[in-house]
Amino acid sequence: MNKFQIKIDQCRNHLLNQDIDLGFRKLVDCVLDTQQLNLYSQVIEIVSWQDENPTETEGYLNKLHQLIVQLERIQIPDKGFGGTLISTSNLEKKYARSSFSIGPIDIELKAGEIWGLVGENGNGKTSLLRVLAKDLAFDSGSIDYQLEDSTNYKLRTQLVYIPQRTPKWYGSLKSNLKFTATQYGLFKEENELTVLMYIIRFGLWKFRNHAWSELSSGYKMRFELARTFLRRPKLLLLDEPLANLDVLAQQLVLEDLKNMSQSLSNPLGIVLSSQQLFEVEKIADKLIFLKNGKPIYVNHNGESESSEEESQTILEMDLEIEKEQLSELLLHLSLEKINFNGGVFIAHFNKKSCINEVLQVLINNNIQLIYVRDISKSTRRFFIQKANS
Ligand SMILES: Nc1ncnc2c1ncn2[C@@H]1O[C@H](COP(=O)(O)OP(=O)(O)OP(=O)(O)O)[C@@H](O)[C@H]1O
Repeated sequence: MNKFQIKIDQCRNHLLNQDIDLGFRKLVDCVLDTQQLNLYSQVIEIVSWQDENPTETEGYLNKLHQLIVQLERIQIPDKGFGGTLISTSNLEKKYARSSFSIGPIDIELKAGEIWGLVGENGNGKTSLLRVLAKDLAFDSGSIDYQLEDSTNYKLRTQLVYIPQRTPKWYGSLKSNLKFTATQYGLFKEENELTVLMYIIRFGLWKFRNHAWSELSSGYKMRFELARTFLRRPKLLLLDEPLANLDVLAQQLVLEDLKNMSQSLSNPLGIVLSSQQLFEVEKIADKLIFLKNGKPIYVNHNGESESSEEESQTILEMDLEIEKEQLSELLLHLSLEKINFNGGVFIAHFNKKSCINEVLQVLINNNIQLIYVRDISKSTRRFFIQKANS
C-alpha cells in the first residue's frame, strides 16, 4: 500500500467509527492531493447538500463513501518527503540596542516535518522566526534554503511567514482568498473551486461571506492559514498560531497542520512557535526550547542531548497535601527534591519511569489527587528548572 492508499483507508475507518468530522477533513486532504477539479466540485456539492440537510447523517455518509470509492481508483505516487528545505549552521543574531542574542542555532528541517519553537516570553522565538523568514538580518553563521528555486522572488512564494498580528483586510473572506489565488496563477473555475476547498478545509464555510470585523481572532488565524495554503508554500513559519484559539481549536489546527505538512502533492516543512507545550509536543518532530536565546534541542521522544536526564523522573502534581508530608511519603522512591511553584508540586526522582509507583503510594495513603503528569520528557521540565534556579 502506498501513502495515498493508506490515507484513504484511514478516512474510511474514521467514518466507520463515527469520527465523521475527522474522516471528512482527511478526505478533503486526499481530494486536495489529487488536484482534480471534478473531485473538488463533488466535495463542495456534498458540503452544500449537508448545509441544507443537516440531520441526514446517513445520506451524508453515503456520499462520502461514494467519494472514497472514486479516490481508490486514483494513483498518486509517494514523493517529495524527506528532502531538506532549510538548514542553518551556527546561526547567530544580536540586537545592537540590547544585550540579547540568539544562537548558535543549527536546524535541518525536512519536507513533511514540523518543528516546535518553545520558551518563555522574550526568549527569542519571534526573532528566530523572522531571521528564518529573511525578515531580519543575522550576524554570523549561515542559512541555506534548499527550495526549488531560491532566488529572492521565488523564495517569497515558497516561504511564508505568518506573524502573531496579521493585518486587517477588506471585503469578504471568500473574495480575499479568490484574490490571493489569482495572484498565484489560479483563474476562473480553478480559482473558485480551489478557494472553496480551502474554505471547507479550514472550517470557514459558514463564514465565507463574512468581513474581517465579523470574525473572531481564531477564525482570522484560520483565514490566514487558508490564504497561506492557497500559495502552496514549501516552508511555513508560524508565530504563535494557537494564541487566540480555544483548547479544542488548538488541537484541531495542530492536527490539520500535521496532516497538511504530509500532503502528497505538496509536502511542506513547518516551524511554529507556541506556549502550548503539551499540544505542540504531540505533533512536533523536533522541538527547540529557547532560553535567553540559547537552544536546547529535543527530539520527538522528548530526549535532549543531556544524558543524565535519562535516569530521572520529573512529576508535576496537583495534590491536597502538605509538602513535608509528601516528601516523607515519597522519600523511599529515590526522591531528590520537591518544589512547590505555580500552585503545583514538582518532584524530581533519581529513578527512571516511577510514575506508577508514586501513584500507588498516593492512592494507598488516600491523598486527594487532582492530577499527576510525567514531564520528564516534556519541554515543561526546562521551564521548571528556570523557576527553581
Ligand atoms: N528590535 C529590537 N531591538 C532590540 N531588542 C529587541 C528587538 N526586538 C526584540 N528584542 C529583544 O529580543 C528579545 C527576544 O524577543 P522576541 O520577541 O524574539 O521573544 P519571544 O520569545 O518571541 O517573546 P514572546 O513570547 O513574548 O513573543 C527580547 O528581550 C526583546 O526585548
